[in-house]
Amino acid sequence: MKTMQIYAFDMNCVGHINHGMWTHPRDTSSSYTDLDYWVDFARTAERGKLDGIFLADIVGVYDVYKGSPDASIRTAAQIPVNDPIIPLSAMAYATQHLGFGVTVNTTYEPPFLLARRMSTLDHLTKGRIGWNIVTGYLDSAARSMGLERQPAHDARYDAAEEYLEVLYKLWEGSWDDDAVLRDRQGGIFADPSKVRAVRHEGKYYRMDGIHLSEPSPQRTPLLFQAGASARGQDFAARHAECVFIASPSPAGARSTVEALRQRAVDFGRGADALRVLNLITVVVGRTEREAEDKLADYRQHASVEASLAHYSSSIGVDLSKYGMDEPIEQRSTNANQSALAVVSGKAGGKALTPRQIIDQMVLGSRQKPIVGSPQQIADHLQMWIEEGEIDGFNLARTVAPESLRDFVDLVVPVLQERGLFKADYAQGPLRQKMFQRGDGRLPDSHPAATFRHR
Ligand SMILES: Cc1cc2nc3c(=O)[nH]c(=O)nc-3n(C[C@H](O)[C@H](O)[C@H](O)COP(=O)(O)O)c2cc1C
Repeated sequence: MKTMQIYAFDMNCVGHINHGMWTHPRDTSSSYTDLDYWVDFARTAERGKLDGIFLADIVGVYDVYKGSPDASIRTAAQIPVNDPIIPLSAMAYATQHLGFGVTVNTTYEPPFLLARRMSTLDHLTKGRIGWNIVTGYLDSAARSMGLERQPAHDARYDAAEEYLEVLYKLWEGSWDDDAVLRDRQGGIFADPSKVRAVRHEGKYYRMDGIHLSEPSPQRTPLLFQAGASARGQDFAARHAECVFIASPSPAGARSTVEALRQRAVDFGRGADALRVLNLITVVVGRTEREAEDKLADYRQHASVEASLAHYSSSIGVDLSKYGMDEPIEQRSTNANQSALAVVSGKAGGKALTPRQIIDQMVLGSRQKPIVGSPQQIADHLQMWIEEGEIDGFNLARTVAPESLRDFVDLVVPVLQERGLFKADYAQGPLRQKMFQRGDGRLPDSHPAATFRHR
């Protein structure tokens, strides 16, 4: 039986995915501006031997619903949202093994600056950094950056391909491994013949410069990605090492996983080059009854308004314009195409109505939570791993920090007893831990390896 990987999914904001939970009397997510909140979160995750923390991010506001950001602002639907990178070094300092996947958007920032930020984090965390590559789906973000609207869906991915090429050149090729000598007697810190400028002239980016950081433990951070459209999957299969999906069923997950692995094989990377984690929400009690009571309690705090605001911006369709029982038949927007395909029936099944979407929003999110005793939750996760052929989970929060503590204290020991989850951390950088092989650097079969200096 293979062991599963588990990440705690969060965001540097109050309302993340299960909207409205911040109004619960025991929820502390409105302390997200306090570093202690993040350090406590990281320590809890490491106490539970979780593989890492995965931080989402957006650089715009949800303003499609009713053509206004008011609903999002009122309900804290991912606004206010702080920078996800800043708390990481404190969390890393308070932990030893925990990995960190952090989301940074490629559309609005030159690759040169991102390259240095990631290298800095990889140094400071001793190789525990992963990057979730996103291209964005919000026109509000584009307007904030001085554009009229965001680039077209596939063009965003085209630009991101080139963005990665520039980064690979910087991370993998600018400095040789033996460039840094730290030779005090000779007075030579680094050998200039082993450091070179990256010169790039492409369709979207131009640059001529030396990477500012010396080689870090992983060089290229572990690469996460979550695109699910055909173009998104193509991008993921080419570049990602870990793909984050949000499948509602093991069968759906399985076909996504099979398609991704086949694409990775087509790109010469091998079926084992990818790990896939599914988004999951868990409500656990010491008994089934306690879990059901907890769900009923949490449910009173779920915000339908926040959820509709989030959903409308995700799919680029103003859900307030539809009657409660009117099917959402708009099949194309410039936002998240895979999420829209599910709602509009393009992915199979019938188009959903706003009422059906709201019914799905048990805890203010579009995902039904798994509810039960620790044994029932473990059974469920095991079934997902076996039938969905996934490698693990990204665990969304409900009432924070209670939901993570409950998972760590109640579910993790059962998974460990069954041999489904590690009893302790492996050594080495995050990439080495994830694949249980190598030294933390990208394998030669990854496209980045072609930019190494020979
Ligand atoms: C579970 C999950 C989490 C995501 N997290 C983020 C995020 O934090 N920031 C972001 O800009 N996009 C995020 N996305 C959006 C994806 O990066 C991508 O833009 C989206 O899935 C649309 O891709 P597609 O059009 O290829 O389907 C997430 C997507 C999924 C499925």
